[in-house]
Amino acid sequence: MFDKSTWIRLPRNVVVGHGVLDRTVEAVSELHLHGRPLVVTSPTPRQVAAEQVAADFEEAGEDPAVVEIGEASFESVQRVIGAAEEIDAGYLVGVGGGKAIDIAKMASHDLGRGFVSVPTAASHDGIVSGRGSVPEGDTRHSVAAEPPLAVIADTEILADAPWELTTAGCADIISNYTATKDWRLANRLQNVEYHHYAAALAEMTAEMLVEEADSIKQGLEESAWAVVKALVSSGVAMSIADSSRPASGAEHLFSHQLDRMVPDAALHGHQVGIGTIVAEYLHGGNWRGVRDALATIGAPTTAAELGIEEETVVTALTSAHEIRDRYTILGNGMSEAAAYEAVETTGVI
Ligand SMILES: NC(=O)C1=CN([C@@H]2O[C@H](COP(=O)(O)OP(=O)(O)OC[C@H]3O[C@@H](n4cnc5c(N)ncnc54)[C@H](OP(=O)(O)O)[C@@H]3O)[C@@H](O)[C@H]2O)C=CC1
Ligand SMILES: O=C(CO)COP(=O)(O)O
Ligand SMILES: [Zn+2]
Repeated sequence: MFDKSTWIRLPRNVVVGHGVLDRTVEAVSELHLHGRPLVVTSPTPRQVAAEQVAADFEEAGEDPAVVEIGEASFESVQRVIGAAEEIDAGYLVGVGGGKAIDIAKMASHDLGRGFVSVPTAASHDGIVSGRGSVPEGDTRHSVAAEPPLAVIADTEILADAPWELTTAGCADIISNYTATKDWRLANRLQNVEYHHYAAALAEMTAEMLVEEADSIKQGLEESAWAVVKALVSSGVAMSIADSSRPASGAEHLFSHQLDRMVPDAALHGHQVGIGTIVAEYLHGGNWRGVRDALATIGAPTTAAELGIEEETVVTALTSAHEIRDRYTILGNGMSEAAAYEAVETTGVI
């Protein structure tokens, strides 16, 4: 008997363009959601967009509430769940960077309520994915979360955000090269389930972005448009796979380990970019091509540009395999000598 089944959860409305923040209420009303909206945000995105979104819901007679979170943690998820229960929220609207969106989608999943994603930065590919990423103690969890019913990405806001947020988003996409290589390796060595479509989409997204790298420039709204479309596509790959595997391999383990060792030292995407250079080198691939693409976009390619000590980078590389049960090119761990060899050869230090 044929007994395979798949259930892919994708957004219904993806609205991308200049000034579309104003159309958030309209995009949500199309979804036939009921009850009060709870807007989940963080300090800067609150000023940039969330207050406006809440005011628009108010004007439409939807009686919204706003909750502000500080960090990506399970405590923040619990606080948002509490706030939603208090007002008996009908659905959650995450407005912000990766942190606010992750917390909102995880809380939505727990509450069994709809989730709407309103990114204020083109900095990460969690805008669409049905995964949440949070640290807990010495480990980093990739947990099931509510994929968005709608995504409203206002390119005016994304283009106005600090440029390094966009270069971080580019690097998060470029990491799909090594994430998919790690996925295939894990499939061959460990029989980890592999989805050809999801991997092909993730890789094609990275390839298209690298081909366009020369035209991704600060101050151009078209660049924000190109990057956010790629981030959406990468998130769809994760949704198809029902796993972050298409977009997260050894380079992400390295970044998560840096988050533990030196919290908030650098942006997620920038750390991931450095991890991609090293992981591509370990795979025997075209690490110079990865490095050059990152440099063209203006993303860091060295530990110094990340603002992280060389020794910290090496320690993160030697211990990254411990952070999660995910087989990658790091195998059972790099020796310190091998880590130094890799970062020196690739010019990371
Ligand atoms: N679930 C998934 O599939 C994925 C999840 N992630 C997660 O996302 C997070 C990384 O996302 P990232 O966006 O880099 O992190 P943050 O959400 O921390 O945002 C980075 C910084 O940008 C600020 N910011 C956001 N929007 C604007 C704006 N328009 N103008 C000025 N500043 C702005 C934030 O302000 P403030 O400090 O006020 O919030 C914050 O200081 C990580 O936790 C990562 O694990 C990443 C990829 C995929
Ligand atoms: O950041 C991600 C993809 O870009 C996914 O996060 P995880 O590595 O926690 O699964
Ligand atoms: Zn990422």
